[in-house]
Amino acid sequence: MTSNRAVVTATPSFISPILPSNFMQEATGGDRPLKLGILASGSGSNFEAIAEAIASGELNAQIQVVIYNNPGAKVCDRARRWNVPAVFHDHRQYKRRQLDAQIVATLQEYDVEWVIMAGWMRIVTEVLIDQFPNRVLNIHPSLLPSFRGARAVEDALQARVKITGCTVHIAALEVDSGPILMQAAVPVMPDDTPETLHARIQVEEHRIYPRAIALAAQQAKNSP
Ligand SMILES: Nc1nc2c(c(=O)[nH]1)N[C@@H](CN(C=O)c1ccc(C(=O)N[C@@H](CCC(=O)O)C(=O)O)cc1)CN2
Ligand SMILES: NCC(=O)N[C@@H]1O[C@H](COP(=O)([O-])[O-])[C@@H](O)[C@H]1O
Repeated sequence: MTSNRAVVTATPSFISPILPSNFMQEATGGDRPLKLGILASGSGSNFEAIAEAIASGELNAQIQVVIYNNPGAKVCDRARRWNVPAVFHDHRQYKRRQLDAQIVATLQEYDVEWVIMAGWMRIVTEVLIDQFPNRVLNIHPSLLPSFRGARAVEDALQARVKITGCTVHIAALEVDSGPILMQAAVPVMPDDTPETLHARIQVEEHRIYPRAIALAAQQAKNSP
């Protein structure tokens, strides 16, 4: 089975008020950067928000690799601009666990410690989760446990809720059910479309994801 690997390298929120102002520096150990692997299927705006948080010094981390599963995914262009290696694994070429085994091999090749799903639209299995226990994070465009699944924004509109938002959680085998790290709420406007509501949610996603990564690292550091 040939892997459709394409390695591309080239050139370049709702924090809880109880956290101290220097939380981000403290949270990420203040010293050795976190080694992140990003899984993304599409646009990659959350990848870019994390890259920007690192560049600004808000998050003490480095992105070792971006893994994507759709040919032509815009995240690949964004990775190139940020000088981050991007590796393509075509999910259509593998069964679910085989895909995860390919992903694990790439993550290990790039010395990744934290797996950041950022618009990763494939359900992952124990093949990946067991290799990174409590270190696979996901961002979801609703206030979990409401509106689990791949159509959370549309489902919120259909339910006519007045408030929705986004959630960063630790991924568990059961989809969108792992421990919640951080959430942010946004209003639903009467004339919202899925696009306008998603755009409002993504402003908050980009704000909280870097902070949630730092929080997860702090919690892991404090609980041996
Ligand atoms: N084991 C887990 N895997 C994933 C989780 C998780 O919490 N546990 N989060 C999802 C992200 N996600 C919602 O946040 C999500 C993504 C995709 C799907 C889904 O039904 N995917 C289909 C394929 C859809 C497609 O390719 O367009 C599938 O995998 O068969 C549900 C939820 C990421 N993975
Ligand atoms: N169920 C998973 C899901 O819907 N995830 C969502 O995909 C988008 C990816 O955007 P991005 O590619 O611009 O980061 C994000 O809004 C994320 O919450």
